[in-house]
Amino acid sequence: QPRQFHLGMFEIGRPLGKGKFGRVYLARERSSGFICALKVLYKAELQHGSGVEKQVRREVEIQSNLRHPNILKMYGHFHDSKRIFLILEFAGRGELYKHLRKENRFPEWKAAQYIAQMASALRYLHRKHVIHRDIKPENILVGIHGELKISDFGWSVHAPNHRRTTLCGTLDYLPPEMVRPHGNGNDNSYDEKVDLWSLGVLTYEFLVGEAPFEDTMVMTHRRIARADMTIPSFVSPEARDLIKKLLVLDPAKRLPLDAVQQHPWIIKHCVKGERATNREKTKGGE
Ligand SMILES: CC[C@@H](NC(=O)c1cc2[nH]nc(NC(=O)c3ccc(N4CCN(C)CC4)cc3)c2s1)c1ccccc1
Repeated sequence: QPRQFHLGMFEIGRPLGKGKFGRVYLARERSSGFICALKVLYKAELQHGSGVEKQVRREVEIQSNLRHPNILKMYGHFHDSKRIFLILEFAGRGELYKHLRKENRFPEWKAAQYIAQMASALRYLHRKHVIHRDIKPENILVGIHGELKISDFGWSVHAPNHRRTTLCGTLDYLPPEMVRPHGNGNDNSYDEKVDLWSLGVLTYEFLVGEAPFEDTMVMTHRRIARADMTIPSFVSPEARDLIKKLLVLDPAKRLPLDAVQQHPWIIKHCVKGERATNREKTKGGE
């Protein structure tokens, strides 16, 4: 039986970050000393009746029932007259996009390990018919052992789905069937395969340091709709092969997640062998 939480149960620490609607703070549950992250959303800011309130409800409903090492846990939630509080797992190394900006781009062995973790998390989500729909570095956190944690399920839905809330923010990660709804012939419904496209965009951005279709709004739209991207020559042939098998216009032709996990580029860098572990040590274990 989930326990009833209230603000008095927590000591609030430093602000950790902020999103579009609200902030997140380091927090400690007084009786147990358990460290967590407390996300505070102001009801006033979640314009009543707009899509956002429903998104928060869906975020709670979906994320509370997920258990996977690469998905940020939600332990509970509560609210007072003005605010909604989400009790989240604390990810000790912060936001992935800041690491990516600082390092400019990741070495292939690190990118491959990250993509393997994302594929594992997405397989878990898709088995539960949950589509994340917003896979991008800004929504991924890094745990204390360097493992990735998908966060911010505000945009996730149960598959198949017909989008109703207007998208805003970067188009970079959206698949053709979401930027050009009528392109897939039938109504603008789509399924889990949108996350396969985003996984391809993520692979590209980890290795190149920028998104494949980054351009002006109009051009990004057009380039996504045509899967028009160039992969720089410094990207290995194996990584190039995986990117090209995910960034495919026809959702049905995108590489399925189990095949992603068996892809030569992933196997080459992720087989937990002597070599892989040694290399991690030489790389300063980051
Ligand atoms: C992804 C945005 C989303 N964030 C969460 O839900 C978030 C949930 C959650 N759990 N743990 C976090 N950890 C951190 O934010 C963090 C940041 C910096 C850290 N430092 C480590 C040491 N280093 C030297 C400096 C940095 C460590 C942890 C965050 S963010 C959000 C959405 C809406 C409103 C607020 C927040």
